[in-house]
Amino acid sequence: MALERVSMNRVYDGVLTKYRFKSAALGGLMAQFNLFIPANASSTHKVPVLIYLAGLTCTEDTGAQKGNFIGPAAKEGIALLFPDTSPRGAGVEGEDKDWDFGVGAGFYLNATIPAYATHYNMLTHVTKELPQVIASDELGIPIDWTRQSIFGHSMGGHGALTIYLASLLGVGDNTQPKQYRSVSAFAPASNPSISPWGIKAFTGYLQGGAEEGKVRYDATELVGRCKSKENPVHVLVDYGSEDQFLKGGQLLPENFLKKAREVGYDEVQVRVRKQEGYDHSYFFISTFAADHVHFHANFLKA
Ligand SMILES: N[C@@H](CCC(=O)N[C@@H](CSC=O)C(=O)NCC(=O)O)C(=O)O
Repeated sequence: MALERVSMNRVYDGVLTKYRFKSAALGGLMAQFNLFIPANASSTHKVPVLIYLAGLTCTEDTGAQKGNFIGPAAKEGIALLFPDTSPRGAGVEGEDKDWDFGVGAGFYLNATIPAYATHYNMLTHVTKELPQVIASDELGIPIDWTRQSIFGHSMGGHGALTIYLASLLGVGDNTQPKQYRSVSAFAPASNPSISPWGIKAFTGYLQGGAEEGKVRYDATELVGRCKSKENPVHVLVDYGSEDQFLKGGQLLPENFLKKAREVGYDEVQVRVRKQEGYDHSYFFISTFAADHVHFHANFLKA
């Protein structure tokens, strides 16, 4: 399916383009995404790509417009890919009733409950379909897909961590082994199989409920299956001390950190930072955006 350009904006000497295409992973629905290509990219100089997964209620525009990522990525010569957060237009009864489930809340998993299984496959969409569709497009978009990293916020932080760790462990069939060089997250939902958001999502999307989610889509559980000597990782997590969802027990980053240390990951491999006074908003994200882009650049440009 050829990509259709929806809009183009020049930004930091590069170009941000919104595309849409008929997504097989999302049951034939039209999917949109934003892609930033830095000025230094060309057919003879393909650039690495950093994928940003946004959170609940967001679209492909939220991170692109509010994240403050493009300037640092332009400086580093890194492309940025901004997928949407769910299929749109599936018409599943109740999919738009709650802001934390259904539309805008795809949880970066592949649904197994029949009502959602046709369309709610954001895992395949992000890890397989988007790289394939962009790489094969006749436009000749100059990205080097052997150099990918991934990051995200909240539900998107959950998505980034679980996609990265599952790829590292070879869990599930949606990613190439070690498809990503590094992962980072802002206020990630780190232990969703025991948090309200995660239990609601896993119960609503997965036939096996929270138990199925625990095995495949829980960063704390996945990092607990890693062996630090066999699975070297590059992980950066930031969260705000005043984050209302942290206080509400939705994020549980302390569980992820505890498990990572238990399996032998030190501060260098798994860095988790509590940022005093910050909340869950894009004001927090944009403050530390450059840190995250430069963190990934260390590995994407190595
Ligand atoms: N509508 C909700 C608040 C929803 C919210 O805060 N969404 C976050 C992500 S939460 C987990 O993924 C977000 O990124 N919002 C977009 C933004 O621009 O801030 C409510 O009423 O509480």
